[in-house]
Order: sequence, then C-alpha cells, then structure tokens
Amino acid sequence: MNRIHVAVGVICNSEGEILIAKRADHLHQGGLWEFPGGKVEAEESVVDALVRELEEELGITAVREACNPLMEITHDYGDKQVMLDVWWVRDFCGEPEGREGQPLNWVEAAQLNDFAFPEANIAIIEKITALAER
Ligand SMILES: Nc1nc2c([nH]c(=O)n2[C@H]2C[C@H](O)[C@@H](COP(=O)(O)OP(=O)(O)OP(=O)(O)O)O2)c(=O)[nH]1
Ligand SMILES: [Mg+2]
Repeated sequence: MNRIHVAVGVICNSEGEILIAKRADHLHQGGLWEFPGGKVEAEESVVDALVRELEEELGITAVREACNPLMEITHDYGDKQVMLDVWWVRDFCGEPEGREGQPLNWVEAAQLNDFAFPEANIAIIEKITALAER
C-alpha cells in the first residue's frame, strides 16, 4: 500500500492557543481546517520535514528542542492512505503568515470542535482536548 508519511505540527503560542490553517479547495481534503505540515521527503527525518514545512507554509522557524511527538495516526481515505506524524511545537521564531494564501486562525483547544477537519484529525483533537481539560 502506498501510504503518505506526513509531518504535522500542533503549534502553540504563549497564550496556549493552537494554530490551524484552512486547506485550499483544490487539495486533497480541501476546504477543511488542518494543523500545518506536509509530506516527509525521502531521506528526510520527520523533524526536518516539520521544520521545513512550517517554514514553507507559515514562514516560521520551529525551535527543534521545543518539538515533541504527540501521536501517530494512520488513516485510509479510500483515495489516499496517510500516516500523520503529529508533533507539538511549543516554540518558534517569527510570526506565522499564510504563505500559500491559506487562512490561519489561533484557537483555544476547546474551540477546535467548532471547525471542520479531515477525518484522521478526530483522534488528534480528542487528545488535545483531553490534555487541555486536565
Ligand atoms: N498537513 C496536514 N495534512 C493532513 C492533516 N490531516 C490530514 O488528513 N492530512 C492529510 C491531507 C493530505 O492528504 C496529507 C498532507 O498533505 P499536504 O497537502 O499537507 O502535503 P504538502 O504540504 O507536502 O503538500 P504538497 O507540497 O504535496 O502540495 O495529509 C493535517 O492536520 N495537516
Ligand atoms: Mg501541507
């Protein structure tokens, strides 16, 4: 099976809010909100991919020491199989901007349920919400 390995960042700011971005309509799972990230390239580590994607998509530099694994999710969309390698990003340099024209939004953990995400994200949001409630 051809499964796509994706590095995904749950980026938190000093207020404890989380950054979400809207996927362009023409993309796979388009029109839905996501945590920024993208495909891990051959010969690339997940953290390298995470740092590169956040630079490309948002113009920020994630602090590597502040990146920690949260969870891995495999999901079959039928047309595409993905493995989301989800990381906390608790510190970064720069101010995020939608470099690919994508709308951005800082939201509290409890607000995540108000946004439409791809199906694979349900487990991520459950986990973030549970951790935030403790
Ligand atoms: N980045 C991201 N991708 C997600 C999430 N949830 C989810 O199912 N996906 C899926 C959608 C896509 O099939 C795949 C990630 O692809 P992507 O479009 O971000 O990849 P990329 O940035 O490398 O884009 P490209 O250069 O190939 O256009 O993972 C999520 O929260 N964030
Ligand atoms: Mg992407």
